[in-house]
Amino acid sequence: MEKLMIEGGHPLEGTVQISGAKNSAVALIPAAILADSTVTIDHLPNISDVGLLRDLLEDIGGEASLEGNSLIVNPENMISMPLPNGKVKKLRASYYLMGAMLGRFKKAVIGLPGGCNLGPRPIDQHIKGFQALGATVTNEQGAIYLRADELVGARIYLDVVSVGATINIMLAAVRAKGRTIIENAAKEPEIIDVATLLSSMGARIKGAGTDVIRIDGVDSLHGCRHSIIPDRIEAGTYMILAAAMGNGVTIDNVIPLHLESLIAKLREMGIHIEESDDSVFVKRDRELNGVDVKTLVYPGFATDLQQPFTALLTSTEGTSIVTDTIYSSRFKHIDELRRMGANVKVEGRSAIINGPTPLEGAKVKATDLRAGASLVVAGLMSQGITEITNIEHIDRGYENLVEKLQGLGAKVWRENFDVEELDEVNQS
Ligand SMILES: CC(=O)N[C@H]1[C@@H](OP(=O)(O)OP(=O)(O)OC[C@H]2O[C@@H](n3ccc(=O)[nH]c3=O)[C@H](O)[C@@H]2O)O[C@H](CO)[C@@H](O)[C@@H]1O
Ligand SMILES: C=C(OP(=O)(O)O)C(=O)O
Repeated sequence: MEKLMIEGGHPLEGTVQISGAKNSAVALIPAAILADSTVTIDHLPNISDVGLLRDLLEDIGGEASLEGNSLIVNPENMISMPLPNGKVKKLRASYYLMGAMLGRFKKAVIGLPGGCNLGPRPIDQHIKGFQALGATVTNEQGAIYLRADELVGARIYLDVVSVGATINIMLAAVRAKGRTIIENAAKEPEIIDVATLLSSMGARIKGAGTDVIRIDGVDSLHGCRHSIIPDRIEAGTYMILAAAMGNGVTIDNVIPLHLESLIAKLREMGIHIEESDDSVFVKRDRELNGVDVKTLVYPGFATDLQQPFTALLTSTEGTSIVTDTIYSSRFKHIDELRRMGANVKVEGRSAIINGPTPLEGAKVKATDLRAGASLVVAGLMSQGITEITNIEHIDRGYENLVEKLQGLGAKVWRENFDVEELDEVNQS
């Protein structure tokens, strides 16, 4: 088992390259199931969620080989093998196997997904969509059983704006008979990315990126080649790190438009930012003032950046209030930040941060992916050594985190440790 070690207090400087987007990759890989020939996905991030999905495609008879950072999926021999347990429980995005396998085989058995524990994360809107397309859906002992004689396009209004449900319904609908209309759809850039891949495979989709998506079903989809968009959450995390400790950091291979809400907030705090076509330069050159932030669906402030942003706010002057309107309890990082000296309290869906507080290195645990990112921000700002355990969460979403941070001048490394030490951290 490994932990992440950080010696804080060293400024960051230089350029960091951003990887392909996790939340696109984890939908694009299952989408390849829908094709009848080879799909090549370029700019694949080397993260554990991607590895799990690759294995899952092989578990159902596909071939999924890597050439550099390209994934080559041959879906020809795939079958609708039940996947009730095991790897599907280790990530959230295994739910996309439901839509993709239903779309291709008209049947699937998939265990309920895992992913970050952020409070209740129901999938009722995904199921409502599958049912509207004509599938029978039952939940038997923690696995979802889906079956349809045929899938027929329908008009589906999402009661909650959901990234997962929007993509999953697209996956199931592209090979359905007739037209599907998804209303109140999510508008995240990853949805456009998935629609772009599906369109390259021959699907007929209009409106991705708006709140009404129209899909005209086709009988078959063919192979194609697709390059994943840059990860706006990874990019945002490095921007926050640069705002925390940066003498001048260029975050390269980004789409600045995808980061407008973060850029606006950082500027409001007093951070110097220069945008160009595919990079942003971030520099902290003065004292920062606190700001209030509310997470919202895209293009609002991303909930996935809320946790690292909260860590940054401990270094700013005054009281800041961070409200998460997407998840009811995405605040597990707060206890850990407090161990490091932060003055933060949680009230309902808000964290109230009083700053600036100097942080001290401590033994802390990454309770989920972005909680881990938040502790990395805090660790780099701290005096002394921070030890972060449970870093398997961080490995779900950040490619080569240690190497990228070292490239910016951070003193960060991984160390082996034993299970007794983990028990100690979990009990403290
Ligand atoms: C793999 C992936 O892409 N994960 C992202 C995706 O998660 P995910 O797709 O799970 O998030 P959703 O957009 O579906 O969830 C948004 C909100 O809607 C609720 N909801 C969702 C579906 C449903 O059927 N019923 C329901 O009530 C959720 O509990 C949550 O409160 O979008 C989230 C919101 O941007 C991000 O935090 C995650 O990083
Ligand atoms: C919540 C996240 O991921 P997932 O939905 O995969 O758990 C995230 O990427 O911040």
